[in-house]
Amino acid sequence: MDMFDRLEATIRERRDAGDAATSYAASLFARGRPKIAQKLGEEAVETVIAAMAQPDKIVSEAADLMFHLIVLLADAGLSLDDVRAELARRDGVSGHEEKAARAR
Ligand SMILES: N=c1c2ncn([C@@H]3O[C@H](COP(=O)(O)OP(=O)(O)OP(=O)(O)O)[C@@H](O)[C@H]3O)c2ncn1[C@@H]1O[C@H](COP(=O)(O)O)[C@@H](O)[C@H]1O
Repeated sequence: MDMFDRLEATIRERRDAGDAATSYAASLFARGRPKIAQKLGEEAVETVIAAMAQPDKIVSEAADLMFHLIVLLADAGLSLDDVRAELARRDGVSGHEEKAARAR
């Protein structure tokens, strides 16, 4: 199990049986999808700001972003495997090609 899978397992445990008083992930689930989505957006913006102005913070902001993305997926009943499957479906298809096919 890699780090992402272990983190996802922990997040799902917090979703199903976590205590919002002691777990940040459980507190996000308790506050609901709008709050989770808001936090994900904030972390995305913080990652962009780091990319533009503080490159030494990109990794730490990216980790915050990934954490909140996995929380959002778990809240929606989805998983990293769903994202892996979508990326596998796209594997080898150029982004330019895929976009052109949409217009046909
Ligand atoms: N990877 C993370 C992780 N990354 C970021 N964060 C938290 O995300 C929050 C983001 O910080 P902010 O300042 O933006 O948020 P905030 O001001 O506290 O919240 P708001 O008042 O804005 O809602 C911080 O509290 C971070 O500690 C994380 N919290 C938990 N994990 C992992 O999740 C596991 C379970 O955590 P708990 O649910 O807290 O037990 C941990 O063992 C870690 O492995």
